Amino acid sequence: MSIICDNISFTYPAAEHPTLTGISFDLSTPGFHSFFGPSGAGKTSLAKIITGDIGGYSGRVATEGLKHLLYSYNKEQLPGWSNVGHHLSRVISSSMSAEKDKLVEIFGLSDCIKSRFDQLSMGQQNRVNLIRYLLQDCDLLVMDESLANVDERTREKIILAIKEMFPERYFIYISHNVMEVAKFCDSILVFRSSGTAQQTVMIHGCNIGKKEILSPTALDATLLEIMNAA
Ligand SMILES: Nc1ncnc2c1ncn2[C@@H]1O[C@H](COP(=O)(O)OP(=O)(O)OP(=O)(O)O)[C@@H](O)[C@H]1O
Repeated sequence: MSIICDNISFTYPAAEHPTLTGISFDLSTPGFHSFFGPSGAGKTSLAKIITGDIGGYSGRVATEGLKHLLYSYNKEQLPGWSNVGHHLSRVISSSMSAEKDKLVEIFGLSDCIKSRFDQLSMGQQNRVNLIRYLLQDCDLLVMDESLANVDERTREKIILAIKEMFPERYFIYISHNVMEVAKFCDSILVFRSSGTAQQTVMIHGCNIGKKEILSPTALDATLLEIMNAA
């Protein structure tokens, strides 16, 4: 299983300038990978090209061995009229019920399971929405700022749990949190400031898992590499 992007360029219809220019990289191991960089740099656009939600680009995308590719993002709204528990039970297969309960607990949502979606905070809504996607049958899940508005400690707990529970799955984690990306991601595609000749640079992150000790030296080196690339 792998994700290969070869010389991807893309311009939105009617846009004056291209959003993506000659982007190439490959991901050949499952796990957490990241798109990182300035707002408006093209991270979402590239992720949607990979999942097939955007066409009309040039270059080649090959997602060998990956059948189901899903894009998820924060701010997605679920119906306000049903309670969160009922909604999750409706959209998640009953065979995944144990996993659903486990995620609800780890994600810190046990107290809101009987609330209506529109009564939740933004961070709670984002976590509910993420559970919905995590328990679909997929080989790649794009998490586009999916943990926005969630406090740092809970986010770390969630990322470590996802890595442990879905070791065979690819994740593309789009985030503006440099520390999180450096700590938890394997490959980090850094989008550079506009005007640089090469739009992206690939960097290896520390990719720590549960119970792994993070070396401060390795983290500093990764952070430095990201900053130098950006
Ligand atoms: N549907 C669209 N039509 C035209 N231009 C678009 C469209 N969607 C995005 N763009 C433009 O493409 C560029 C890249 O947008 P994109 O959402 O991919 O960036 P991003 O790196 O994900 O940004 P952010 O970190 O703010 O989410 C931006 O300049 C944006 O205005």
